[in-house]
Amino acid sequence: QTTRVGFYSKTCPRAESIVRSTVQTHFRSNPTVAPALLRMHFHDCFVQGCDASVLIDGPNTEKTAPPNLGLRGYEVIDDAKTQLEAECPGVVSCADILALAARDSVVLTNGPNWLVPTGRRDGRVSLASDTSNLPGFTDSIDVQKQKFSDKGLNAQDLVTLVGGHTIGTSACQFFMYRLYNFTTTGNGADPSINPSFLPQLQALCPQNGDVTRRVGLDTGSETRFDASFFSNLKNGRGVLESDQKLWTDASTNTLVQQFLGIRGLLGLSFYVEFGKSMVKMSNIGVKSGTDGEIRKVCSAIN
Ligand code: HEM
Ligand SMILES: [Ca+2]
Ligand SMILES: [Ca+2]
Repeated sequence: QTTRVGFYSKTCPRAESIVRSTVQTHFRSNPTVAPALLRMHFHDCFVQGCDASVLIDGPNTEKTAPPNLGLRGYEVIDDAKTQLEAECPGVVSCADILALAARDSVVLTNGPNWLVPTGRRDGRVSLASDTSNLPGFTDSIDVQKQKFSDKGLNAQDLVTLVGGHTIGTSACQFFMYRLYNFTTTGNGADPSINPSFLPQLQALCPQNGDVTRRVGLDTGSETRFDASFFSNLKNGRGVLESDQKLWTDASTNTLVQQFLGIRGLLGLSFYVEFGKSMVKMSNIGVKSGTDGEIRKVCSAIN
């Protein structure tokens, strides 16, 4: 591991506070930037490592690929970068800005705080074709676990990090198939959906309705970072198929239970574990030393 806490303490002492206040300002006018930035950091780290490759503009870059079309919040990173270039030109990487902004977003939604090791450098490669590393919402738990273990993350990290869905929303298009045409028998819906939750979701995403409408991933608590997401999974109230499978699959069910407040001997605190797993995720494939560069503008390589 080449990153360390306080990497900018001498070269740009106000770096972290500039990022924090920028995220705060945007959050005050639009609280949905918090989940957007958390997700963007995840999508960055899983492709070419945490190197801000997801921010690069141009034809066939990562941001043009289907899994990244819904990413938002680029303007927050650009805003922070502009201020940082004025204060300490050529010092703070876009990859670090994104890692810090993800942490700050969690804090703003009442989640845990943790120290973010910094010192990442920005990548020079961004290819749409590389985004197949990202997990998909229909992936089985085996596939999800494999995609995480390819990045050095275990099953506990998977359950913990997907708990990031405690904040934010999904467009109807990513789960509507579960509501109407999932099976040919019964009511046609995914049998893992709680029967009392089904009409609720159907009302939010009517058949032939607007598939871009957004629905909270953690029903009743989508603006608050808490363990409610896991209780919803227990109650058959997961929105994404991949999320609900964390409960229905025996290999991850125990891990979900450990976050439910049923604090047995092996009970775990979602808050504490989330910070730990985020540090692991944000160290994936980090470039340091003479690898990569410090971008001048986050949307373009130098
Ligand atoms: C198996 C792994 C995962 C899958 C299949 C998955 C899938 C998705 C999908 C389909 C959406 C909705 C996107 C949209 O409507 O545009 C979403 C949203 C989101 N994801 Fe994930 N995700 C996964 C893991 C993660 C992880 C590890 C994090 C962060 C630590 C994360 C954070 C988020 C957040 C915060 C949102 C809400 C975004 C917003 O409100 O704009 N996800 N995810
Ligand atoms: Ca990347
Ligand atoms: Ca929540």
